[in-house]
Amino acid sequence: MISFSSFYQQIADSNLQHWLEELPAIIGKWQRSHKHGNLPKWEKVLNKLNYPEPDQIDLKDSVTIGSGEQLTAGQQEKLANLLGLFQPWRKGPFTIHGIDIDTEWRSDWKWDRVKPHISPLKNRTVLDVGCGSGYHMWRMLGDGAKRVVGVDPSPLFLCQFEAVKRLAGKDHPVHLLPLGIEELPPLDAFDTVFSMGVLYHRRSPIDHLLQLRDQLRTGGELVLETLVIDGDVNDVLVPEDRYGKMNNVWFIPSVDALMLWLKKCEFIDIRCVDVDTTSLAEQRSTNWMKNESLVDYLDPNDVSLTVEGYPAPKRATIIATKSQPNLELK
Ligand SMILES: Nc1ncnc2c1ncn2[C@@H]1O[C@H](C[S@+](CC[C@H]([NH3+])C(=O)[O-])CC(=O)[O-])[C@@H](O)[C@H]1O
Repeated sequence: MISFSSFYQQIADSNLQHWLEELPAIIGKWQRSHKHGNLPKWEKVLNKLNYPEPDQIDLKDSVTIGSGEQLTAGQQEKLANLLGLFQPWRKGPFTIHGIDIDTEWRSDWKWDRVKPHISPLKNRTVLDVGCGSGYHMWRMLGDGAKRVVGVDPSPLFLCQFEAVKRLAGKDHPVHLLPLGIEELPPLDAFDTVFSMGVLYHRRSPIDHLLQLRDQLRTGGELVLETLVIDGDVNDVLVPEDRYGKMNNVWFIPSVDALMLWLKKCEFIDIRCVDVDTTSLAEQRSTNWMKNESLVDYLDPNDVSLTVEGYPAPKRATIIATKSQPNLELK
């Protein structure tokens, strides 16, 4: 069974220690629930990942674990087969002992767009909300973060993260908890909070922004990346049914509307640093994710539209600062 005790120990004498009042009970409940059909199977695969401590690790420019020299071709093939059992691999890419996990998303391209604009992560305590497989968390660690905590309710992404973590060897200060953001108490503790690709999945986007704010210390930085539409401060798309075949998309605001929402939530220094239309090269099917991908979500006759006729995915990155301690908003 995946254990979270090392995380509890590591935060016991940190500014996250107050989380321990409720976290073990919430995680315990998650562990006892029987909803995660494939989890026991994936945990068996995790237990087979006993490989040598990697001879080198790069987290600065990529997520590369091991030079590839430590395993024979046969061992590499066996490891690739084990890692293949965690498909679909959506967020990456990872190179592990010479095996290239070519994921659906070039998450490194998103990192390249976001990173130049954020406060340096050196020695910061970071929360990545909706972290997926944890790709960006490794890059945050590579940029010097003191500790990186991710939350994501998907058991598959937890297992992908755990697989990479086991293969990375020593107990790196990076942790994924199988929780939704709404299950976190107001911790008022993180120096930087990332919410990338999550806001449009939330039914109540303002509450999402308040939950993110509640996790930051005063003066801490929010990095918000989400789908946007063109338009003015009053424009918000609420898809009637699906958006790009996704059935869990609720609100896609314009950049100006999003910045107004942040202002209403008492963030300051709010700035949009990047707007980017997702390319077919950034999100596509691969050998590690064989299902449909972006090309199947767009109108074959006009790739500026989704199959439902909405504007094709365009994403903005907005940075903002928490101005004051957690307060009840009027
Ligand atoms: N309530 C919730 N709380 C936290 N996470 C959630 C919740 N609901 C869904 N998620 C998780 O949010 C992630 C959204 S993907 C972004 C991944 C990464 N951040 C990226 O920017 O590439 C979207 C995309 O494909 O861009 C998924 O991993 C969900 O399980």
